[in-house]
Order: sequence, then C-alpha cells, then structure tokens
Amino acid sequence: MKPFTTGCMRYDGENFTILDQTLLPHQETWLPCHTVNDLVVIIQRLAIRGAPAIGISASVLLGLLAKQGATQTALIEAADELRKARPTAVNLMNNIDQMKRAIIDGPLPDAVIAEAEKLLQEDIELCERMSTNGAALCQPGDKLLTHCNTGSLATAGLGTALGVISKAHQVHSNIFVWVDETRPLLQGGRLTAWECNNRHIPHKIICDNMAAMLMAKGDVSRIFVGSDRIAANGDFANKIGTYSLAVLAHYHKVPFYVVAPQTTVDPECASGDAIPIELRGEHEVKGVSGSFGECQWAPAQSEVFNPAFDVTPAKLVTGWVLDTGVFNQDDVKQPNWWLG
Ligand SMILES: CSC[C@H]1O[C@H](OP(=O)(O)O)[C@H](O)[C@@H]1O
Repeated sequence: MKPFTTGCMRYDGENFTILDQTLLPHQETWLPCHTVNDLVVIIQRLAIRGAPAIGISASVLLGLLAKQGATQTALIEAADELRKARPTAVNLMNNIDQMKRAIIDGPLPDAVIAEAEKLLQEDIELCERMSTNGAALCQPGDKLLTHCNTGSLATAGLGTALGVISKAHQVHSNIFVWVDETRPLLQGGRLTAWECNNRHIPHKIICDNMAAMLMAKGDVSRIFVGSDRIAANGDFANKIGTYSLAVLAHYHKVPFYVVAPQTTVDPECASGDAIPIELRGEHEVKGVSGSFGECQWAPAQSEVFNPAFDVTPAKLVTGWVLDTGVFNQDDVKQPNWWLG
C-alpha cells in the first residue's frame, strides 16, 4: 500500500496512525493502529469519527492486514468485526462490503490493497465535487451556519458540509460561519473551530441554543450540515441537534442543506424510520473529559439519555448536496435520485 496522509490518518509505508480527535484542539497525538481491536476501540471512543473517515480507516486496515499475509478467512472475520464498530454511519458498512468483495474475489493481497486505495482516492474526489456543488449555492458575504464536524477530520478529503464552506471561502468574498459547538462532545466547538482556524475561515463558536436567536435576527444566510446515513426518500440521520436546527430553519425560512457523498445514501433504508440510532454512554452528557480536563458536573445518581444522532425528515430539507449534483424535494421523490 502506497504511503498517504489525510487530515485524520496516515500511513508511512510501515505504520498506520490515526489522529486522536478526543484530544483536539489542544493536543495532536497520533495513535498507532495495528489490529482490528486497536481500530474498533479508536472508532468507538471517537478518536476517529465521521462517516467517511471511519469507513476509510477500516478499509485501510484491511488492506494492511492483507499486505501482512492474512488469510481470506482471517480477513473476512476482521471485516465483520470492523463492520459492527458503530451502527449509524452507513459508509462503514458500504466500505466493508466493497472490501469483502475484493477479499472473496482476490487475488490476495493485491486486490484488497487496490480496493482500499481506490476507496481512499474516491472519497478525496467526492469531497471536491460536493464542495464545488455546494459552494455554487453561496453568495459573497454569506453568514453560514454548520453543526458538528464535517471537514478533513471526518473524511479523507476537504470534507462534506465544511468542504462546501471551505470552497465557498475560496471562491466568494467575505464568507463567515457560525459554528455550533455541538453538545455533548463538542465536535463543532473543538474540531470545526480548529479546522476553520487552520483554513483561515472567519467564524464564531456558538452554543447550540443560540442558533434560533441568530436566525430570528436574520444573521444566518444558509445552513450546511453533514450526514451519517441518507434514506432513499431523502430523510437523513446526522449528529444530534440537526433536527432541531432544521425545524428552526424551516420556521425562519433559512435555506437548509445536507451535504454528503452518494456513498452515504442507503437504498435499503426506505425512510428515516429505518435508520439505527447509536446510543452512547451517560458520562458524555454528565461532564467533559479530554485534553481540556475531566469534570463530571451532573449528579451521579441522575440517569441520562444520549442518542448520538437524530433524523431530519426530507420535508425540512431545502437541498441535498451530493457529488452527483444538488437535488430538491421533487428530485428525491424519484427512484435512485442520488445517482444524478
Ligand atoms: C462527514 S460525516 C460527519 C458526521 O459524523 C458526525 O458524527 P460523529 O462525530 O459521531 O462521527 C456528525 O454526524 C457529522 O455530520
């Protein structure tokens, strides 16, 4: 496998390492990833997160295991184990299923390594295309708003929604973005803010509960969010808090766009009702832990509900920005709309 570097993972020809996103923005630590168990733990504690990024990381590890001489049986077992690491982001399952076809069809190891390299390069190209498609929707002086993190920490390329915002910043003057901090794990306030600073994109971090007031004041031109799984009818799952943002946008007539590669569409999901929603640990809601310290502020005896995602119905979406084009509510009523 050829050496590569992305915003969140790298392979130098010897070692596969992954940037520990739980420690950003104050600490940049690259974690060694040698085994399936290494990667499952890294994915489940969100050291790597973001639908395309977790799919690519699993594909790369399978390519490296094949390079090291793993048998077809061992590779299939590894693929099945990785496929279960998180339940909502369909890119993980799609990537693993493509890798399994290469493992079965062979020849080993070349076909498996080639498939992993193809998926990596494909995601880079998909990011470029959807970012360009989305930036064309923006105007000079736009005040954009985004939720969670959807940049190079969540993909192998420029990003999805943050890719659009980055491209808009490159092609239009005076682009500004409100960055939802995104409770409970602060992917926006920690990771998107870090990426905006790296990309010199003017921005301000807001608490999630401040978006409504900004829309009421007319201070939000349009909203771009990512997705972990898009159903065939256009409903989509994304980080918790996306649905409430969509309801607010609908009420305040702010254009609301979901940005994703076509690999995030799940034809097997007829509607958002069929998308599995990951429930996570109570410690994430009751306090914080990371490079910024450890504090559990909530009463220990209190119980918690911590869904990692929610589902936004298609009727609240202005447009679906994919690498294959920008689709409206009439488009998503057609079969296979996502293919363009
Ligand atoms: C470009 S996919 C990013 C997507 O993934 C995030 O969830 P998590 O941080 O739990 O992996 C969030 O839903 C983003 O929109």
